[in-house]
Amino acid sequence: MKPIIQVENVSKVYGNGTKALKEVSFSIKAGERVGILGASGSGKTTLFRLLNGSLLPTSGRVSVLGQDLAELSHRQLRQLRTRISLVYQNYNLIPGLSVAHNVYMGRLGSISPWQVMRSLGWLTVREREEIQAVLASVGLANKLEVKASELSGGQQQRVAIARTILARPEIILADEPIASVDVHTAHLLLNIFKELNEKQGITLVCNLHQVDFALTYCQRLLVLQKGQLIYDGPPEAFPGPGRWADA
Ligand SMILES: Nc1ncnc2c1ncn2[C@@H]1O[C@H](COP(=O)(O)OP(=O)(O)OP(=O)(O)O)[C@@H](O)[C@H]1O
Repeated sequence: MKPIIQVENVSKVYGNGTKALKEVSFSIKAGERVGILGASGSGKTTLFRLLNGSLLPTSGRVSVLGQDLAELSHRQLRQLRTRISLVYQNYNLIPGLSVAHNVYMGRLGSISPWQVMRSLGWLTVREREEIQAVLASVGLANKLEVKASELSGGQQQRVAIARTILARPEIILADEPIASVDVHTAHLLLNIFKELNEKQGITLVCNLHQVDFALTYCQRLLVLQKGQLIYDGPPEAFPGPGRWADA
């Protein structure tokens, strides 16, 4: 099977000379559930931004869904992003909009500008039913009309995941999605991701700080240390955080 994500000899040097990634290579197959681990400053966010095309490598190649990201026009990149969903630590919701409208934003990119304008006024019965169903799947069935700003952090992250589900992506890229929530909510969120991966076959690539969660929820770990990939393998064989925690 062809890889869905391929990173070949990728290095990233920022304008101030910081070498954030050094000759990193790996490939991910469709349906994998991968955790990226590493201490603060090891290059996780840089790698996340390279995978979503918001940053280009200084050298090397990043291909997602068979396309070299450096060769895409803005329009082609926008099109490719309709097949990828991004989940961030800070949820990226529109606070003044209802939960229903925030979830509907998952459709942006795959609907016409007219539909976007119309949906900001009202949602059709069918759209509301779809949104209701995805909200139910993340345990927020009764929050349709509530403003996003009135929810707790964990609830906002669940809305962000519901938005992701509605977008029906092939890949979910999540950057520290549990960084701002308590332990109970972290388990709840990672279980939702696990189910999406197992039941819908969505490829999941998740930046995580916490080793315990990565060991529990990921099938494969990529561990970064000072910009280098020092481990790529199953959680069972992971030698432990001692190797990178003080990096
Ligand atoms: N825009 C930038 N300009 C210059 N240096 C940067 C920039 N972004 C990140 N860096 C540096 O690149 C290195 C990797 O940073 P990155 O944010 O990728 O690490 P991280 O593993 O995500 O860290 P954290 O877990 O703290 O978010 C760090 O030394 C950081 O200071």
